[in-house]
Amino acid sequence: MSQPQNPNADVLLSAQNLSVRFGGVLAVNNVSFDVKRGEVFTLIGPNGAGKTTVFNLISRIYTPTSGTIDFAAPGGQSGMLRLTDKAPHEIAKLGIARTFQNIELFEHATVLQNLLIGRHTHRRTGLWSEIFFTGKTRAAEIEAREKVEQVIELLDLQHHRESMVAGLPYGVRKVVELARALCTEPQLLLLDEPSSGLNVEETDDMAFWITDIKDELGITVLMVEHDMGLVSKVSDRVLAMSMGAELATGTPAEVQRDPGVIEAYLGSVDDVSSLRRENHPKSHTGASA
Ligand SMILES: Nc1ncnc2c1ncn2[C@@H]1O[C@H](COP(=O)(O)OP(=O)(O)OP(=O)(O)O)[C@@H](O)[C@H]1O
Repeated sequence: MSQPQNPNADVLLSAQNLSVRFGGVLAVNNVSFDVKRGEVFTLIGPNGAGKTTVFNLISRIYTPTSGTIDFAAPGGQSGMLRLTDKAPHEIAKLGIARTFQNIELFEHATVLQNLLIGRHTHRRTGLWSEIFFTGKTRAAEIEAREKVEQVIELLDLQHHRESMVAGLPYGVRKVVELARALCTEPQLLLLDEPSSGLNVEETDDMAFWITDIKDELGITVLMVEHDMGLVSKVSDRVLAMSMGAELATGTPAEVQRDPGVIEAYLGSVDDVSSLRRENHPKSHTGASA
């Protein structure tokens, strides 16, 4: 099969005409989007819209019924790799890391141990070199430690370095999961509902971390999120979905103003405008999805 071309060097991931059918349910219906390098791109939509399914297509947990996903080849090579031809275990090595809606960490290991395990996808040393702890292995170990310490500092986890994950508050575990994903030095970070289970203050912190990850580490973020406050704060572009299909793509403000988006969240546009008039007779502000 010929290698897909990348017509636009700004594009890191390109999904084209993706559809997935589970029996009678068309979970994703002909969805196309590009994620540009260095942006935070967010999928929003009501429950069952197909957001997590799109994530699972990129992680290769699911295979699309039709359509393709291409990813910019790592290491400055030209062209794109067809992600939909790759096996799930190859995804992390290509530079894609993810967090989950329900945190997935080793509960009975320390924060540091979890992060070092996260770093494992980067190990390039062979079995014999690891058994005999050769110079190459030692160098890899030092590099892993340095990277992990950098991430601990970035996400302010110093106080929790030696803590068992099981004993940590939920909000901290959520940051540890983020840290573990960063330790793989991804090009693309997939965040599945980063604010779920967090209180208002922790959600504000999460917005801060996501912005730092983008600005300081230059990592591209593709996120699924329900909290429109967080979405508006951190997203460069948003794709709104409903019933598997794309409703609108644009800046957070553009998408929240889109009549199709308002209708999908709240009912008909007329219902929404009369509701707004009743509740805020003097208000002229834009709709919020
Ligand atoms: N493995 C599966 N088998 C059968 N149906 C599935 C499967 N995964 C998802 N679906 C269905 O596909 C549709 C889209 O689900 P999906 O989880 O992607 O939505 P979502 O937008 O992520 O929703 P939520 O915000 O509630 O997480 C739903 O109707 C769901 O029931």
